[in-house]
Order: sequence, then C-alpha cells, then structure tokens
Amino acid sequence: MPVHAFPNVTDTTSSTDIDSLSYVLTHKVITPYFQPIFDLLTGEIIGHEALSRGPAESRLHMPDTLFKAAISAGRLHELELLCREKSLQRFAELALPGKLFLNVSASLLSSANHQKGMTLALLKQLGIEQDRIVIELSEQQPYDSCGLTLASVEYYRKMGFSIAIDDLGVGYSGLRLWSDVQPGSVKIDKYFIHQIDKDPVKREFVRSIIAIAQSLHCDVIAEGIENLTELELLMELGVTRGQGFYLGRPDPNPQVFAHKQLAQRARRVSQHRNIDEGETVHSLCRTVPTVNSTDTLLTVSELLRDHPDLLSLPVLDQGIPKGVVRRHDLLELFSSQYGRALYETKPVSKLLKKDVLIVESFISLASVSKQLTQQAESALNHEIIIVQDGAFLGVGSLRDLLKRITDLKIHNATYANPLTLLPGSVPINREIDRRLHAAMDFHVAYFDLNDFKPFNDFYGYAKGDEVIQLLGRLIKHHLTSAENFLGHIGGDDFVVIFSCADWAERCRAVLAAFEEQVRDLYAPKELQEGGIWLENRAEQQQFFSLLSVAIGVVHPDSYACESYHEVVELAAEAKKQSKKMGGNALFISRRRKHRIIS
Ligand SMILES: Nc1nc2c(ncn2[C@@H]2O[C@H](COP(=O)(O)OP(=O)(O)OP(=O)(O)O)[C@@H](O)[C@H]2O)c(=O)[nH]1
Repeated sequence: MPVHAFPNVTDTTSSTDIDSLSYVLTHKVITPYFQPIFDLLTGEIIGHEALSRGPAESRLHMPDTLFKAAISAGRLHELELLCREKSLQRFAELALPGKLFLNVSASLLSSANHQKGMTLALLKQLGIEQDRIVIELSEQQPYDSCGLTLASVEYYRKMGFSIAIDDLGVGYSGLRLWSDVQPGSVKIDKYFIHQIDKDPVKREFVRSIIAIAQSLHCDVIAEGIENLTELELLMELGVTRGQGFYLGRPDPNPQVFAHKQLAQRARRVSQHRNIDEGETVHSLCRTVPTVNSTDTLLTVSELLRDHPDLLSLPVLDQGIPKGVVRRHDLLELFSSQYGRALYETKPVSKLLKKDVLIVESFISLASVSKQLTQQAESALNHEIIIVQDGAFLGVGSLRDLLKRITDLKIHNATYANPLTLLPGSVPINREIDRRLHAAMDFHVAYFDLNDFKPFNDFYGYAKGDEVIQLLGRLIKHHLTSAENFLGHIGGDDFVVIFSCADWAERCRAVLAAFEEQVRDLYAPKELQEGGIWLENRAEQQQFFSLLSVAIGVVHPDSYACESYHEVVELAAEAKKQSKKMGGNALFISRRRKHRIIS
C-alpha cells in the first residue's frame, strides 16, 4: 500500500480524520498490538489484551483519535469488528499463549445488526478455542441492564467465552454491571493504580474490590502498573494479576517470556517457604473438616458435635473457600421452636458467612496481622482461611497468630544487644533475608563511630558505654518507623534497614544531633582543645578529634543479592568509604550487588 495514498497526517481537522478513517476501513490498515497480562505470583503470562492502532505516523495511530473519529463518523461498529478480526488473525499467526482479551463496546453489543456468529466462525477458521477468548466490557459507557446488552453477554458466555469488566471504577455502572454480569474477572482502571503507594483512598478502593472479588470468586487484574513500588503495593494488597508498562508494553510482535523479576521473586518465595515457614501464615495452618455449600445443616450439626473444639467450619465449592458456617449461628437457628426440624434439611448456604479473612499461604504473619487489625472490630474473633493458589489448605486462628508473633518478638529480644536493647545481628540478618526473599526495595545503613578506641582508653569503658547509648538513642529517635528496622550489631556498630523514602534526611539528622550532643560527654579541657591527646604505640602523643559517626548506605538489588551476607558486605564497604571522608559523614554507595571474588 503506497504511503502517500494516506491523507495528510498533520492536518488536525476532524473532516480529515474522517477521510482517514474511511481509508483505514476500506484498506483494513489496522495493526493489532498485544499487551501481556501476568500472573504476578509466578511471572507467567496468562494472556494478552489486543489493542488496535491505525497507520503509523498518522493521527489515527493512537486508539483514542481512531475511535473518536469512528464515533463521529457513525462507523464505530464497523471499526470494532475490523479490529476484532485483525486481532484474532494476528493472535493465531503469532501463536500467542494463554487468553486473548478483546474489547467490546456496550453499543456494539446492543446493536440490533450485531452479527453474533461472525466471531465464532472466524475462531473456527483460525483454530482458536472459544475458552481462550475473554470479552472485555468497558464500564465507560452506560449499559442497559435489562435489554440487548445483557442478552448479548449471555450469548457470548454460552459460546464459551469468558467475560471481564474493563476500566472498573471510572464509569457509570461498575458495581451494578459486576452484579448483573457476574464476570470471571474485573480489571481495575489505571486511575486507581497510579501512585497507589501515595494514596490511602486508592488503596482502600482496591482492598474493597479484592474483598468483593474474593467472595464472588472473580479474578482481579490491575491495569496500568508503571513501577515497582506500585507493583509491590498491589501484591501486598493481594492482587495476583496485572498489566502495565512496568511489566510489558503493547507490541505488534510481543516476546513471550515469563517476567524475569516476578519469576525470580516467585522462586525466592518458594525457597523461603521451605527455609522459614515460621514467618508465613503457613505455619498456622491446621487441617479441619469442611463442608460444601450444598450440604445440609444436619451435616454441619453432626460435624460440630464430633469436633467440640471447632467454632466454625469452612465452606468450600469445588475446593475453593466461600466462607464459614459458625456454631453459634447454627445453635441460634436450631434453638428456636421447631428450629431443628425446620432447618436441618436446608443447605449450608443459609448460614454461610463471608466475613472471613482468606489469605495465600506464603503471606507473612506481619501482613496478616495488619489485615486483621484493619478489619472491623466485630470481625476480630474470626478465623483465617489459608489457601494455596486459591485452593483451600487449612485454617489458622487469631490466637495462634498472636502466639507466633509473640514468639518472634521474644526471639528478637533474646538476640538483643544488652546496652541498647536493639535487635542484634541474628534478627538483623534475618530481616535482611526476609526483605530479599520478598524482593522488597530497601536501603541498609551501617553506622560506626570514628576513633572510638582512643576515647575508651582515655575516659574508660563506662563513658564509652554512654557514647554507644547516645548513638543508639539518636538512631531510635530519628529512624524509628513502621517500615524501618534498627539493629545493634555490637560495639559501636549499628545497622538500620530502611523502607522509608526520607532515609537520607533522617541519617543527616542523626549526624547533626550526635555532633552536638557528644560534646556533653567530654571534660571542659578536651572540649576546648577540640579532642583528646593520647600516647600511641610508638609512645608519641597523638591527637584525636571529638567523636564522629560514619554512615555508609547501600541500596541492595533484591534480585541480585542472594542473602544477607552480600548485603552486609556491601554496607560494610560503604561504611569504609564514609570513614575515609572523615568526621560526621554519610556515604551513599551506588553499588547494588556484591562483587564475587574468585
Ligand atoms: N565502652 C565500650 N566499648 C566497647 C564495647 N564493645 C566494643 N568496645 C570497644 O570499641 C572499640 C571498637 O573498635 P573499633 O571500631 O575498631 O575502634 P575505632 O577506634 O572506632 O576504629 P575505627 O572504627 O576504625 O575508627 C574497641 O576499643 C572495643 O574494645 C562496649 O560495649 N562498650
């Protein structure tokens, strides 16, 4: 096709766009791009969303202008069908794995002349199974819940296609559409993902969507993930599927590889499960009897009679937990007049309670504890259902969770430094490993006093202890926060693991405060002289300035560092550099992985 045949691309008038559109439709010059959608837990591609582009270098290249032109020209359906045809053909040609997510507008679905058989015929011709197609219904246009649209959705579903709701949260009828259509998946609009780490309202929104989706057994896909911080936060919230520029851009010829960093993280998590199950909710897992939602309340009653220790039973549907049935609800129902006779043949679903926490087995105890405390107070007595890849594994109790967390705290106390009561090297190393295994983004700062030995020799160990305590106090004061971990390796060495963003300012605040407060520990004479004179090994007098602190900071690459050994080496190296700077100094290392010395 000669390029010059395409109308002038720089002209912005809509009549030109409409002419260009006619060209696009007549010559079928639509290029499908495919954006991967990943399983965030394994890094595997679960499918691609098809996105259409007009001719390169033209105003209609980007879908917004393309579809706007089609709407103004009254040719939207024609364009949509062309895009669908092209996407399916290219999907088959490229032999892409997994599902193909296709966008369909409400208006096309409700159009009376919508040729429903066309897609099916094309799929047959291309040899694509129907169950690989996911129809994405955009929430951006209003749906007519009782008219043609829903009937068409139903028609697609009967043909074996899955249904997803796209752009959830920004349109007209999100929850209503969700409830009417009962899709297999919902895609959270990128508006709610953008900078979610900085916006508690967006986090709450996503958390609520996950809760609804869990109870409706619907997958949640996060759209528009643009950086690692957003990805990590979404995973922490429990989102297991996602797409976005950070994971993979739309491409006409996509490379089909598992996402390297997600896959590495998954491997780490599975190794971590074996090494240190104590840290994850897996350690709380107990096997208990379960019931199906179709079982009768008589079955529940008999099971609870045989297991007097159980306050509830998990309710499953084909191995997937739906909620619980509780002893006190059953007793209340049966204790009414004729209650037992009236209700014992009724199905479990009558007493099914969904206000239960369902968590994947590799989630950390701290994260589960956080989720529980964020729930309503009335929900605090409730059980924790533990799943593996969504399938029921067992249950844990709040009591066991508290006990395990207390044990961990005792463990930290056991290894605490007696002078500062900060955790010692065992818990520090363990915490670094935990953050590496979870592929978290963190900085590690190594603090060390300069020329501490001469001070000790001059004033004695008791005064030396005071200096160490002063530094410990300042570190605690300036650096304590929920995301940071402070430790005291021993002697005058401290380590802080940061996840907060303002770590550099905080370190500088410690240096400034130390410079000022350490003066209180010197006698007036030495203070006046600005340091101490001490005889060295060669029996010569040597001058040592007032005590100062050297801080070396590293930003370990969680994917490149295998264990705390490498991180501690990196941090010690950075500390050496900061000592070379002299006085109170902060050195920020650019090295992110440890050099292997053969
Ligand atoms: N007062 C006191 N001194 C300690 C304690 N633990 C270790 N030390 C002493 O702290 C000093 C630490 O040694 P270094 O860090 O090598 O001494 P430094 O003079 O600061 O050397 P640079 O770090 O190279 O500047 C030694 O003199 C130890 O005996 C403690 O709990 N209390």
